[in-house]
Amino acid sequence: MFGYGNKDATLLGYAFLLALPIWYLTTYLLSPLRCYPGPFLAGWTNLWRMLQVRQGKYHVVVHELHKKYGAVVRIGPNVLDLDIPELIKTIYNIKSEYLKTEFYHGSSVKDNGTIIYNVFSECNPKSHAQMKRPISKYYSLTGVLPLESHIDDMISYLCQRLEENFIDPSNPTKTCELAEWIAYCKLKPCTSSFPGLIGCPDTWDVVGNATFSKPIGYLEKGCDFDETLHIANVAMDYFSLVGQMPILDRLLDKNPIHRIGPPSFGTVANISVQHLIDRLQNKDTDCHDPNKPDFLDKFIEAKEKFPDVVDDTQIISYLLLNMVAGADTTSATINAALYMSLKHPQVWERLRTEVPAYDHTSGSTVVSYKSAKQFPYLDAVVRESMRCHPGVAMLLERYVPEGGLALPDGSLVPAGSIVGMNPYVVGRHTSVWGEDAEDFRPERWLRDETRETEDAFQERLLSMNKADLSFGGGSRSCIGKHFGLLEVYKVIATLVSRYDIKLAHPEKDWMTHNSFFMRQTGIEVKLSRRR
Ligand code: HEM
Repeated sequence: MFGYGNKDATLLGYAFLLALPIWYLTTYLLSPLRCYPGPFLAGWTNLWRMLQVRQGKYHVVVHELHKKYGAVVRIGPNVLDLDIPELIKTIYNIKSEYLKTEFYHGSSVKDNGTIIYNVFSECNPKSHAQMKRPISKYYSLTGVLPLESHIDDMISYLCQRLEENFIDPSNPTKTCELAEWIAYCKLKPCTSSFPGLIGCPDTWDVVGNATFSKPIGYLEKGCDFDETLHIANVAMDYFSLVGQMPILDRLLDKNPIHRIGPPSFGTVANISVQHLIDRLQNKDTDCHDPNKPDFLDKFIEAKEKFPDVVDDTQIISYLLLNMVAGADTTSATINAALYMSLKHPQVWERLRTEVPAYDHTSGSTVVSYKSAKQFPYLDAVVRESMRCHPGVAMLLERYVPEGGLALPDGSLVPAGSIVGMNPYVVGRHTSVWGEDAEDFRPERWLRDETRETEDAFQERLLSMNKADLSFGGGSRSCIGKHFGLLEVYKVIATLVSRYDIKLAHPEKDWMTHNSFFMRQTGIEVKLSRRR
């Protein structure tokens, strides 16, 4: 009897092994996306995409593929990467017709067997709108401006720490790894017990201060003291990787029997839970001033106004998202703007001419947002940096709805296929940005008064704005755009006004790693006070 059983199992095994390639071959041959060009392996399996993401250079690879194959590249059996700016308003529209894919589910957490989606990961448009409505107004420009003093406290402290460490007499010639202090960085754990990594003291502390009226403490400690940044990075690596094959997330993180891994955003979640408990029990009066409201105050207000939608779990989800989505994207932007300007000395010089030197009698260390926004060249530098080095540089994937998607070449991508664009790739589209699209040239955002009429400039600006995906688009565009930019403009204006900054090794390039959010390291500079 056992003999027959073994034989049956063996036969079944052979049948499976035979069926698998037949199934693969049939799906490959019958796929309606077969007519689109792309790497051979990508047509067969999403493992190709995973491999590229793992290397951290996914955006560069895909950009090269577009140069080779044109506007449409098949990067997965059911996935097309498009470089067609005129389709942005179709795919990323406010009617939510093109739904987010399961790629985004990887950023959800599982609690007591239930998967809890957040504003970023929820794909159902109705649930998403319901979740977002109670907090939308707190992220508008008028909603975030009252948070400016929270940001000021941290930028002021950043300046103090930079001066103590790199400018004051005991350390006049010390090299500063700028990315380590300001933007995405290689902040080491205090114990140095593991190499590498991780996070960005300024932007994490800024977002912490604006969210709970308390920085997490990275600027003060100068290291990843609780390893939160390291874990958050591993979690981001995981998210970007398994998102290419979402079934893996079901097996690893959301496994119904036993969670296998990886480290989740648990420590960031714990920080959020603790702050909520302290606030509700009035235990954070040492740092929280009711006259200086923060995001947590607003979320508690949202709970009172929308009790059907917002409970304590939802508040934790809002808090967590602020930390996870708000810190690294902002640091990547600040980093890119500073590095690209320093790499192009004429750009740095023009910024210095525009932003006056810090006035010691002004009484304020930090440039106000109102003043920073009045510097047109600074604005051009920020926009150009986001075009060339967007904080998010991966495919913003969406499902094609009923009726399909008509492409400019006359073909129809069928419903159910995955399509999308990558801000890094679209940001280099020559028909919008010109033949010098690969160059960093902030002047493209300004009117060329010798050769361009105001009307012609406005037309060009409109076309650039329409093709700008650096904050996504439509109903799923970035909720934190105003908050992020508030910090970006203020940090850059303040640093330019206070310091002379030079690259320590102008010939050396920075290093970047794409994990959905862009990470940069290797921006070593010499700092001195600006005279
Ligand atoms: C300069 C800084 C930032 C950049 C470059 C950036 C970029 C982006 C991009 C490209 C998306 C769209 C992603 C997609 O469609 O797949 C997005 C969405 C999002 N961002 Fe940001 N972001 C920044 C700052 C922030 C901040 C400060 C917060 C929170 C405080 C935030 C929270 C979010 C959330 C919640 C979403 C999902 C929105 C939705 O699906 O409805 N972001 N961001």
